[in-house]
Amino acid sequence: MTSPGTPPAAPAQEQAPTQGTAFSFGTRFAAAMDEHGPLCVGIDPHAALLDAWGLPDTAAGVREFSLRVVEACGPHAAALKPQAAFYERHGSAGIAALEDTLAAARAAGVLTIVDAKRGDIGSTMAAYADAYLRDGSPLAGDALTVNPFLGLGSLDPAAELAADTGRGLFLLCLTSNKEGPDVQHARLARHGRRHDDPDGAQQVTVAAYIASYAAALNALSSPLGSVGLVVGATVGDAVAAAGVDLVAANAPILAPGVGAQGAGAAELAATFGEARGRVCASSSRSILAAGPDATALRAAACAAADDARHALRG
Ligand SMILES: O=C(O)c1cc(=O)[nH]c(=O)n1[C@@H]1O[C@H](COP(=O)(O)O)[C@@H](O)[C@H]1O
Repeated sequence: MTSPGTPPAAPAQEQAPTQGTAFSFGTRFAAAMDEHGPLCVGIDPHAALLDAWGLPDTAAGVREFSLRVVEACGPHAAALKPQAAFYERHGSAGIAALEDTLAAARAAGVLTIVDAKRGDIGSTMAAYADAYLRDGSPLAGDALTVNPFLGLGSLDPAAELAADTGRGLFLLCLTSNKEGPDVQHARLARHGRRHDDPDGAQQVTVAAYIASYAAALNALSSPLGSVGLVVGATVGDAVAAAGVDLVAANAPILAPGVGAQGAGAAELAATFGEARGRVCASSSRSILAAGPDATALRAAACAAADDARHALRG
């Protein structure tokens, strides 16, 4: 199992983080995908799922649901991704349940991506980073999903703290929902800039601009940078249509939309081209629906990991 204490040998050119884990998130995530298959199991304790599992729609129910998923699926996935909204809806006790979920995953040596999709002006982003990316914070996982809508520079405090503590980010880039292209395929205005085109001459899409931020921060990392991208498995030909260079991004790619949103092995294989070795398929409801029986839940995670491995690495 890949935990902060047992990663593979780090490549020579990679800088060790100054505190916390000894290896970068990208290195640990790449090792976890190699070991368990490129699957992330989302922990989304929907009210309907709690009901199906015979659990109450309360913080206690959410906590019990989550701990069972950690135990059954943790050993069979590259990462677990608790979705913060399902905890937040139960107030402070729900947040405590998220903390307990992260602690259980940490104790089991399973990587976690906290799916909170945070984004704000830089000074506030620093506080979000402190909550989700600081050593010792009870809400810190191994990575955090972030929303770049306030501009890429606004994410710098999170990128800096993540790099310092061996954690990672996943930037929303081409999301799995049908409304995403309205914003993500838009071309930058004349004054828009991307990191490798400071004069803005190319007028790239918003998604390509986001990917170029990851590329700049991941440039020296091997085997994989720690600034990841979210690209839905449902996006069809959007990677090419939006001019997103996933290979140059050198980023771990989180691909939600597998299962309940309709994408499967064929979509995974078709969407990511030469970057598919860096992709981690992400499913929540389609795996969680196999519970509450632990054996069935485990079997669903293993089958999904096998499918993802064949689609992305076969
Ligand atoms: O960041 C995400 O994880 C995410 C990005 C995206 O583009 N689409 C997307 O569905 N997600 C999340 O992935 C999960 C999908 O759940 P299922 O549709 O049940 O597999 C939810 O928690 C979403 O919030």
